[in-house]
Amino acid sequence: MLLCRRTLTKSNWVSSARSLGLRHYGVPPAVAASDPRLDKTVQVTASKGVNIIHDPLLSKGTAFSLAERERLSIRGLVPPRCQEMDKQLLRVKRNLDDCRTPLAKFVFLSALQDRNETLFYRLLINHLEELAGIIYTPTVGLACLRSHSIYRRSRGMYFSTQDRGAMSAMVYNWPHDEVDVIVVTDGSRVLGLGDLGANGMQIPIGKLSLYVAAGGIRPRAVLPVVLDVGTNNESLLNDPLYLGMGHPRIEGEDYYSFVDEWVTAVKSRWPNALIQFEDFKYPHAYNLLNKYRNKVTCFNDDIQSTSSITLAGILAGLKARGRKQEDLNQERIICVGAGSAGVGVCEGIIDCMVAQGRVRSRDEAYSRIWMMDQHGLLGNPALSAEESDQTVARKGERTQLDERQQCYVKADLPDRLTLEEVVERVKPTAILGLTGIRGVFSEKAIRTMAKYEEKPIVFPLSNPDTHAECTAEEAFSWTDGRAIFASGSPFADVTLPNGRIGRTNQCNNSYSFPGLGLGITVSRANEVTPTMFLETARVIADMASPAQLKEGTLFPGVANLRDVALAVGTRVCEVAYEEGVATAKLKEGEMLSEVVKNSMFQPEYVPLVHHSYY
Ligand SMILES: NC(=O)C1=CN([C@@H]2O[C@H](COP(=O)(O)OP(=O)(O)OC[C@H]3O[C@@H](n4cnc5c(N)ncnc54)[C@H](O)[C@@H]3O)[C@@H](O)[C@H]2O)C=CC1
Ligand SMILES: CC(=O)C(=O)O
Ligand SMILES: [Mg+2]
Repeated sequence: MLLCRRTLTKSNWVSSARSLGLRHYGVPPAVAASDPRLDKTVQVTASKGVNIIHDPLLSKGTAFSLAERERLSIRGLVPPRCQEMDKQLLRVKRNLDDCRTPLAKFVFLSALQDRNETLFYRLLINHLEELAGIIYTPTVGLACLRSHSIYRRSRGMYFSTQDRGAMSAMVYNWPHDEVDVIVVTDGSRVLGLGDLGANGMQIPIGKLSLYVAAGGIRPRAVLPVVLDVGTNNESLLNDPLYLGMGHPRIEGEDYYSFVDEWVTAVKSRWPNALIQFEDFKYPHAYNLLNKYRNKVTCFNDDIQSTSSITLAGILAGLKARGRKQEDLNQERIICVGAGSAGVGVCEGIIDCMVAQGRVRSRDEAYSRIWMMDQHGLLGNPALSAEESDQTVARKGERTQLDERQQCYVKADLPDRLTLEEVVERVKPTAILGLTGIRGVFSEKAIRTMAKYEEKPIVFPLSNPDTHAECTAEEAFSWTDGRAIFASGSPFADVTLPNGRIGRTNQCNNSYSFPGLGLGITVSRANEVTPTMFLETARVIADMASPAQLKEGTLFPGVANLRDVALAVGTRVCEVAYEEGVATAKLKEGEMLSEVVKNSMFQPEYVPLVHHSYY
């Protein structure tokens, strides 16, 4: 990867490719090479004619020059006027703006991505704030729900229960040798929308679009994957248009051996690729992470990169209150939601308290967090029996807490207290929502919190926006405009009754995973370490200026995700070298920040050259 932006001649490409261990299967890759005749970086490809026009990685639509049309045998196959990217951008933006609904915009952008990725990414980068809400949360949630109805064209790879025994061969059906990042889901918990089976494919596609647009990973080096192990979603199973396997989810050993076959297959073809596990339900998410974290380069987005950005939000929130980041151990945090994201986020907070050295033990750090699930507080059942509270009886059975959740059980409080009861007793300074359930933050709970804390941190983090634990308006209204607010999906700023603006922030792992992937890819880290997530949080927490913090802005806006990814990527890369997990060799005198910056993909048309050798 360190070599990939270097200008390569054809001959040194081959030797570099060999030294990088790259091999060719099927259709060989187009590569960047320097062509002495053009004295400019060119892309050499074995494709020709109409295949070029229909290849989204190579197509330029109307922007092929006359010489190129001649060279590539496409003369006459596109309209005569050569129109450069600026005009194309005008056209696509106008057409996009004509789409009436967010879902129509999503379909339009998918179609653009399928015909011309360079133009798609230029448009996306130019309008990141506006379009992230379409290709990513919240609209991607709607697209997942409707995926089987709006299906147009395949993107990514599906591995289903009918593919057992064939996966090692199937991976060679993918047309690219170079894969840097794979985002894989089994669709079992898509955002807060539950089990959406194979419809979950839109999530890896959306995440990887941000990997490219923000993290600068090359479009040809990303691979979205769905592991279709069935679905328990009855309405999908009964829908004749559903495109996934029509049986209930496989579970237990059957499930884990299926995933294992996939991991083995992927690593056999792309040993250096980073695997991001995405939207796997609890406890599969943790079980898979623990099984593979020391064997392959991987992380779980919902557990780990969510923890980075949420920790960053809390640390920045402390500064917004005029406190120091090291005061984290003084916080009293309620985390509503004890699943992958809730437990993952809290582990990140605990790691940070321990790293800051302001708690005597990990147990002391646990004592600063009160965790709740759908049955209420994780507390002491013996005490709830004494209180004989009616609400306790109402809440149904709770399955056995596992060892990760057990750490948060509060021996001094009755089990299953309601949120309002916990808030009254704990007087929290911060509340995090990771439940996937709209309205879990009640007015009473937030108003009570605001009685005790001047600037309460209120983070309804569930996605999409329709599943947020409260809205921005609610949070500001219930705290008399004093909340420090961040949500998983975007909410508009709120005009408060006194004319002041209640600033909203988006606290989403889209701030952390692109930079993590960039740093891991550039360093070719063979392990993703806990320090990388902690440092990601530190980098992001320090990005807002004092003036921004004062008015409640915690992070740079989504429009700046590329800058965030560069800063995070550089630090993650440094950590990889510091911790000895980087395998890419640095050249003498090379500045890491420059290497990372120069490795980032820029959506620009480069001259295309046909060469049958490739
Ligand atoms: N902002 C971000 O970057 C991210 C947000 N999330 C969001 O977090 C949510 C949860 O994700 P996971 O933890 O993976 O799901 P999960 O299914 O593993 O966990 C959900 C948890 O919420 C609890 N819960 C459900 N209803 C509740 C209620 N009424 N009151 C209190 N607790 C309740 C469940 O008992 C469970 O512990 C999703 O909506 C997802 O979109 C997840 C990852 C990143
Ligand atoms: C953002 C994300 O990863 C989620 O909601 O699952
Ligand atoms: Mg997710």
